[in-house]
This record gives sequence, structure tokens and C-alpha cells, in this order.
Amino acid sequence: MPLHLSTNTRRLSGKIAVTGSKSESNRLLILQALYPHLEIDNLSNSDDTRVLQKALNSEDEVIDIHHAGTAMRFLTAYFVSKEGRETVLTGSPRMQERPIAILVDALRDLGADITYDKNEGFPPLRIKGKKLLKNEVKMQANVSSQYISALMLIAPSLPKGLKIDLEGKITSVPYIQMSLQLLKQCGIEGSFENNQISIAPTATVPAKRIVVESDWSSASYFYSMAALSDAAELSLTAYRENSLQGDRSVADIYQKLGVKTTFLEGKIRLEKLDVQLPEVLELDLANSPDLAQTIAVTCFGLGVKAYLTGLHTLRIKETDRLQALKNEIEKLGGQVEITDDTLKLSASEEIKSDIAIDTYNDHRMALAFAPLALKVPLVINDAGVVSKSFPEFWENLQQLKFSVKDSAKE
Ligand SMILES: O=C(O)C1=C[C@@H](OP(=O)(O)O)[C@@H](O)[C@H](O)C1
Ligand SMILES: C=C(OP(=O)(O)O)C(=O)O
Repeated sequence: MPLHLSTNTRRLSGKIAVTGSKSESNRLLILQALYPHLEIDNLSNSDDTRVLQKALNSEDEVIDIHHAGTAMRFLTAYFVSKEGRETVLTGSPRMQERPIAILVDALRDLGADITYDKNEGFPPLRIKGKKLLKNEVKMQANVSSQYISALMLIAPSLPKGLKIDLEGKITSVPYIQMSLQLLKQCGIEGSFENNQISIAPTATVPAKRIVVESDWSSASYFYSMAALSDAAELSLTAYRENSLQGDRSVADIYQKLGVKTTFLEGKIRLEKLDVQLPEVLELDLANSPDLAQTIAVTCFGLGVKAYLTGLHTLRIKETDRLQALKNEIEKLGGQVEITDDTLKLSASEEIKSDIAIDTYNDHRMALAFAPLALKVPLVINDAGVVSKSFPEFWENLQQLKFSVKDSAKE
């Protein structure tokens, strides 16, 4: 479905309720499956969370988790620990290209029975659940933090808990901290110091209701809109200053791009300020990889040069996000240089109108480019991809008075 986006006004105002964090929701669903006394509020309604929830409730042998990376990684660890059950975990063609050997090797070291059904190192996986008796493992930490979180989430259910020794430079650290903090909120003891994670064995946890904060990665698209607007006053619920999500850093980053954040009771207010924009925005995004697309597109729209580093995880996400960004920004008239872990954007002089943006089965490509409609009319191809993390996004844009037209319906 190609969507035509444009606006008559560059002044934004409105109140948006954003769905729960997909990262928090997916962790809590695994913990709830292990500790059923747990209750979850404000669960994400994203496809990735729904597919994980469905998998946890399914008795089928073959489970297809489509494009959901965290679901794939978390469920691999979960099904390994389900004694007596045989499961084949598979996903979309892209999921079958997303590496998983680091997690599989660590689980095998702990005693797991996992085989590759197609290509060595990639889903689909055939998992025969059994009791894991070992309690120490080493793991490479510089490719994806999701492998580490997957082990942390099942760790308290292992008879002796788990110590994980992390090797190499640890990437996406806030997501590891989020896993630890959620375990602690459930009443499970654990620590993450230097390169070692330790989680205590825990047979039961007290009944508890945990409220998921709304998704900060989803909030980033409204920051981009505010930055690209002439005037903005947006209120987003339900957020807190003291967040578990690393992408909360978007509030500090966008201050440099003219967006002021005020934390109010349960919500944030974004306002557009008149600031002197930086000549070049330099950022290391190793702790917030999901913000890279939003920031690159905002800078392009503002004509600000950007030098983004720490992007080594982007090539193995829903698509090769570095290449996808380069392709689409260059179609719009920009200039982008990429390496394996950096992106350099030149200051743009023009933004071409009515360009159709390809989204590569990646929700964040659609979400990140949509705010540019505040500058020029554009088309987003396969716009339905946003449901992977943010199903209401297009309705939210209409609420903010964007014109959102499905050309297939005309
Ligand atoms: O644990 C999580 O919930 C996530 C971790 C990050 O992945 P990497 O650790 O692979 O960078 C992030 O990009 C992803 O969207 C969600
Ligand atoms: C990378 C992402 O998701 P996942 O790895 O869970 O598919 C994302 O949502 O940007």
C-alpha cells in the first residue's frame, strides 16, 4: 500500500497516546510465561509483541515469528528451557538471514539441544527442550544485545541461575540494563558489573503488576516532526523521566535540533524552539541504534550535516539500514557516505518532491521518512510495515492534520 503524505500546515499541535514499549513488553511476556503471577499493563499492541504472545500461548510444533527479532531470540532461549517439548522456530525470509549463532552456541554450551533446519547459523531452529544444569557461560557481546537479554530472561528459571561473561565491546547496553531492571522489578536478584552478569535462581516471584512505559523509539518520530515543523506543541503519553528505555536519550539529542521536552505527570510535552542549529550533529548511537534512521532523516530535512557512529548493528536488522538510508536519502537529493558502522550526511540544499520512499520490510524506514512530509509531499511504499512496532502511526498523522492518502483506494 503506497501512502501519499503531505501537509497544508507546518504548525503541529495535538495529544497522542503511544502504545507500550515493545522491548519492555516482550521481556515481560517471557517473564510472565515463567512466572504466571505477573500482570502486565499498557502492553504494546505492535505486531512483534502480538506474535510473541501468540507463540507463548501456542502448542504447535512450528512457530513462525515473522520479522520479530527480539521474539526470535527470546523464544529460542525460552523453548530450550521447556523440558520435553520440540519446537521449530522460524521467521520471514529476512529473519532467516539474521544471525543467531552466538546465542545458539551459548545455549549449546549450557547443554541445549538445538539444530539448524536450513542454514548453519540462521533460523529456522529445531529446539528440543531439556533441563539446563550448567550455570556459567561466555558470550560475544558486540553483535547484538538481544542474545544476552535472551539468556538473562530465562536465567532465573535455571536450577542454579546463571553467570554470563561478556566478551568484546558490549553493544546496545541500555537494553541489557532494561532486562536486569525488569528482572529486579519482578523480585529477582541480579547484577551487571564490568563484563559479568549474574542472575540468581528464583523458583517463584510474588504477584505483581508492572506498567509498561510507552515506547520511546516510537516517540522519536514526533520529535522529528517537531524539529521539522514551523511550530509545535505536542503532548505524548505515557512517559516518565526515569525510563528503562535507552531511546529516552532522544529528548536530549533533539534539544540540539530545537525541540524542548517538558516532563509532566505521566506525559511529555514537546515544543519547537528557535535555536541555532549545529553545523554538524555528531553522535555515537551504539546505545540507541533504533534512533539512527529518525536522526539521519531529521538532519537531512533540516539541512544539517550529520556524522553518526556506533552503527555496527544496523546492517543485520530488519534490512541493511545503512544501505537503505543511503538509497532513500539520495533519491530525495541528499548525499550519504556509509561504512560498516558510520553514516555521514552532507548538508542538503534541496529536497525533491513526490519521491516514493521504499521501506524494505522495515517499519523504521516508513516511520523515519514520514515526518519529511512537513517539507515536501512524498509517497511511502508498503506503508503497512509500521505495524511491526507502531500500528496507529498513520491515524496519528491524520490527527496532526497530515493528509494521508492510500493511492490504491483512489
Ligand atoms: O532488546 C531489545 O529489545 C532490542 C535491542 C536492540 O537490538 P541490538 O541489541 O541487536 O542492537 C534494538 O535495536 C531492538 O530494536 C530491540
Ligand atoms: C531492530 C528492531 O527490532 P528486532 O530486532 O526486534 O526485529 C527494531 O524494532 O528496530
